[in-house]
Amino acid sequence: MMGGGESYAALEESLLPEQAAARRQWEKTYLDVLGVCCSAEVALVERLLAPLDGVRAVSVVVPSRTVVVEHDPAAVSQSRIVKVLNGAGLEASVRAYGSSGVIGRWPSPYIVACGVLLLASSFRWLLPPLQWLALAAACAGAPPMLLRGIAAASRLTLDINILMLIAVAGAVALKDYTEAGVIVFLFTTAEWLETLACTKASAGMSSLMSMIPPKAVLAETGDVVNVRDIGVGAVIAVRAGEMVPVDGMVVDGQSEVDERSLTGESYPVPKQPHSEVWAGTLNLDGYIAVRTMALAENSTVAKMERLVEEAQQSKSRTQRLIDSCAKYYTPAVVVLGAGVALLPPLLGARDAERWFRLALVLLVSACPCALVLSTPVATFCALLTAARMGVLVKGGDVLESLGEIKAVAFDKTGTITRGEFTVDMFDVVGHKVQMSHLLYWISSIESKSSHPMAAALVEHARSKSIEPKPECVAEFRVLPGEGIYGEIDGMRIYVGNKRVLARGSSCQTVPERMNGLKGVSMGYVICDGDLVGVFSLSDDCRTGAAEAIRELASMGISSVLLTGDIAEAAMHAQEQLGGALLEEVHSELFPEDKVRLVGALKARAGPTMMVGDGMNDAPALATADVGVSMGISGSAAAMETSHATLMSSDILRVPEAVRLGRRARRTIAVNMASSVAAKAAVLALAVAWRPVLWAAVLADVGTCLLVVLNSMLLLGERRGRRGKEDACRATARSLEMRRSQLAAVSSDSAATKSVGKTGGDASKGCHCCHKPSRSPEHSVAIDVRADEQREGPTAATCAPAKKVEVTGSVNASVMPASSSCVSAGCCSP
Ligand SMILES: Nc1ncnc2c1ncn2[C@@H]1O[C@H](COP(=O)(O)OP(=O)(O)OP(=O)(O)O)[C@@H](O)[C@H]1O
Ligand SMILES: [Mg+2]
Ligand SMILES: [Zn+2]
Repeated sequence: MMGGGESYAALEESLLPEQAAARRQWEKTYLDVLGVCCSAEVALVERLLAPLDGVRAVSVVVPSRTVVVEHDPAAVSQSRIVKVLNGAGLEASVRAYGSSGVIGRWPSPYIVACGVLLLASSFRWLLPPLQWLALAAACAGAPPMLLRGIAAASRLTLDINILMLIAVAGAVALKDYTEAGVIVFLFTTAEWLETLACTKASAGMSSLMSMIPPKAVLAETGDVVNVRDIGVGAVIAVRAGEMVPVDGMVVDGQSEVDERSLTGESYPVPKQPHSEVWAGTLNLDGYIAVRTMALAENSTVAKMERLVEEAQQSKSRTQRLIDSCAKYYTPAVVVLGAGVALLPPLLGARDAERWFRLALVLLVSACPCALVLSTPVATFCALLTAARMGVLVKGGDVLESLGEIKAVAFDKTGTITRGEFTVDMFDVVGHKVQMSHLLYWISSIESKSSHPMAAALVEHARSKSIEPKPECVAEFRVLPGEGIYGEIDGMRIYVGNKRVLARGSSCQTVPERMNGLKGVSMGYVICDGDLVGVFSLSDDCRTGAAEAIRELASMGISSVLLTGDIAEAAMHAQEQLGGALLEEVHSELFPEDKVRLVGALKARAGPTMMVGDGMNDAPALATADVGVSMGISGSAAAMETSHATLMSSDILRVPEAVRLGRRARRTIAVNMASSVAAKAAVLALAVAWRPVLWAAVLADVGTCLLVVLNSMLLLGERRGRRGKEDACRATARSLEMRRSQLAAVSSDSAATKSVGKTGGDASKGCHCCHKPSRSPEHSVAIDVRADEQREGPTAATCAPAKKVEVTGSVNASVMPASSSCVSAGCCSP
């Protein structure tokens, strides 16, 4: 194993200019270091490696016993690093590319020898000299402890190995050889078991990372090249059964791709020309040619890896507290131990041996191992579980906050709704421009916008055989909460909601035919001060949105809706949600209004989560205690500022993530309580009855093991009362899949763009029950407030404040039956 294979994470080279100038080739090497157990060893590893020339950064991931070293292989090789670590008895080895991490499945020869000798010594009642075998057992098992202990001591760190060695020496001094042997055996065996337990966790970690193939095939020449050498815009070939090596867009071919590595959902996603594909996803069938859109190191999966890695290293509040205590705690107890051993005999106490034993018990119990492990292992396992279900949580702090959430603010477009708009109406106003011109202008300008509406408008123009020309747009600006502005062919054009009407045009009368439209988002096009076009767009709620809100409510978490869209569109979404209770609905918000409302929610309800996808959500995401962005489909700004990211579009992950956060908090609390309780019990026993050294060791290593195992429960399947619902959700999800497949096919053939509406028919396949999703006595108070505080020109365009009461039964009748069942998830499988 040692030196075998290459380090796999050399993906990421230095990007900092000063280092680039130094002309060093930084590489990351992942090492399995079995000897890492406590935070004491973290300091040891850092002190060992940091002084080496050519080592830039060292990070230690305790739970998976991984050390990540960023180094210059020319100055310091992998084998040198391994040698340095092994010199201190840390049992290090380089992890090979794609290996599952820790491999120490069998107990080391030291443990075996120790155990066998100890067993043999237990026959000393037959043959008294056999008792010396117990001493031999202690000696046989001790070398790894000794090496580590010496390495720690020589660097003036006090670690568990030293404490244990003191205990062993003490037992030998008391001529209690069996006790010495038992201590060594218990300690080494527990360490081995812990390592075994950690194997599962680290296997999960490496399956998350290093999914990207190191080589790719150029489509034109068939050359095999290193993914690191592929530039943006190259076309690469991906055959069936291969991983996509770089993020890109399909230019040729058709296939289905499994995106589980990114989204946590394993079902095939159809891809055809113009679809985006992501590195690390699996091409299931069919050949596709992909034009790369990012360098390998900037691909989404590489960013994800970096985040997961950083998340493991970032410490949570609880952990920082424990670490800062542990620093004083251990030395303090050593002083105390010395005091207990020496003072009473000096003061004339008779039972010196008892006091000495008591001091040893105190020393062993002083090891904060279990307490120190209680948070990071649980955090690590929870982060891993989150990542597996498609939620990228940026650190243990966020995880802890997730468990505290009391209120959730949802953005509408792209979060509660799909963000896949259908153009219901598109009309020219007046005689200033022709339809084809208008479409050309709008699609060209909109192709520069990342707003979900933009995609629909561009698609609409394409369906009328008009190709957008973004290169002809001279100036482009996003008007937050309003729309966009662009200059094309010398024309100054605004596209957006009625606020741009106030801004860009002198005439503010809306054409007659616009007034009849309900529940849709209205758009206006202003060209050089004149209203030249109107359009309306509609969007449907995501599958699972209603269930997510209902589930949050069942957990005592209230949900509110914040949208930049108009009140009618917000109402439409509320109606589609059926029985799911939204406590408040705020519409026509500017980005800063969202920030204000999230702040108000925090003050009123407590810890608040904000879920959003758009650029306009970014400030609010940052303000919330936990900002959750809608992963790949959302904007980059939202992803950057958020604390967590949903890699799939499955909104049900929100309550799941909160549940996971709560479980993690509970696990940490149990871990901490049990580790403190075990020590307290042993000490109480020692003081009240008799200081039993091996019991103290057992309590120490036992709780360590218990803490690890308890934390690993977080890796398991989500528990709860959801078996049946899960099956139903799977049906709903596959229906949604079918539906988006249909949408993709029909938009491809440039057929009518009303798929969003008729596509709902696909959900007729759901054999739903007809039970009402909510009892009628509940009622929803919707506070439709067009922002009261606003002043200035836009105020005139805002709708007056009104309060609407919508009862559950009314909602049920408004809902089209099929979609209500799918979104409510009430059907039986
Ligand atoms: N690119 C665009 N093209 C046309 N209209 C736009 C565009 N961007 C924004 N708008 C208009 O401005 C309004 C507000 O946009 P904003 O991004 O603040 O909110 P939103 O994304 O629609 O809603 P939500 O806040 O629920 O996500 C939109 O509802 C839309 O009418
Ligand atoms: Mg949005
Ligand atoms: Zn310990």
